[in-house]
Amino acid sequence: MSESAFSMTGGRVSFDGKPVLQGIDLTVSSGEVVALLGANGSGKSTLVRALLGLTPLSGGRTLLYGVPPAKFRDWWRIGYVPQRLQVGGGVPATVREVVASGRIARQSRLRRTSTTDRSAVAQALEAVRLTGRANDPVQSLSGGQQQRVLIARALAGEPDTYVMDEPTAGVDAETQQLLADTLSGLVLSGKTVVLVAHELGPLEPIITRGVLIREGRVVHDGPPPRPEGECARPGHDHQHAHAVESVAGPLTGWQGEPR
Ligand SMILES: Nc1ncnc2c1ncn2[C@@H]1O[C@H](COP(=O)(O)OP(=O)(O)OP(=O)(O)O)[C@@H](O)[C@H]1O
Repeated sequence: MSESAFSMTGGRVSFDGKPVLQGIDLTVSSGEVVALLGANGSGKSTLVRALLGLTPLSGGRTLLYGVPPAKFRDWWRIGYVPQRLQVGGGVPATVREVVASGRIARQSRLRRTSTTDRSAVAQALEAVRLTGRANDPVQSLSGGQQQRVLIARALAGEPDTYVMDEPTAGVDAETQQLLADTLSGLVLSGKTVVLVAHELGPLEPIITRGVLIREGRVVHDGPPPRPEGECARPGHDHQHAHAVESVAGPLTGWQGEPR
């Protein structure tokens, strides 16, 4: 059996007494590419943060590579791309510095930055086409470019598992394709990916599993949904799983509010 990157059982989170995750069971095995889908406010980001131990559970349990988050030490194995860039305290940081921070979990306190570190940072910058902006303050970049910096930071750490919260939000079509191509290569090399998305777009071909969250519960876990337009295309034969889904209806409204 393959190793589980994440394993949550009966996961519950409440904010100010309001339940946001209401008993989530979710195991992600190595090599899977899982899309977390659902309407605004359904609990996707909270689930991602709870899987990483950033938001504590009020019930149930969750494991990272078989270990509770509080005891997990191999943080280099996880590359997290949050929804937005947060460079604390207004400290000016260059694009290269932010990307290089993705190597920290791999570095020992006794070892200085090595050639391997520098090369991983250079490759990550190139992968998101930001080499030319490496010395610019990150705050001077557009929102979409800052998103690319966050992706590069995760890539630089060369983790086993990527966790990306809406990596394509506010990112132009060309960059979405760039991300899809980059992720395809990582997936081929056996990496695990969990990502939150509203629209899969160019990422759709690499997704192996779609998990639909509604009001803090998993209401579908299985084949990823196909874009609605695809079924209207001439020659599209309903061989894939959503022919069943349209009967059961679990994916109704997955791109937006439940209908
Ligand atoms: N730190 C917090 N404190 C209080 N409430 C929170 C907090 N984080 C999230 N929530 C609430 O939990 C619910 C789920 O939020 P979450 O961000 O997980 O949803 P989401 O599915 O990721 O939404 P979106 O698609 O808009 O990003 C929302 O009602 C939100 O207001």
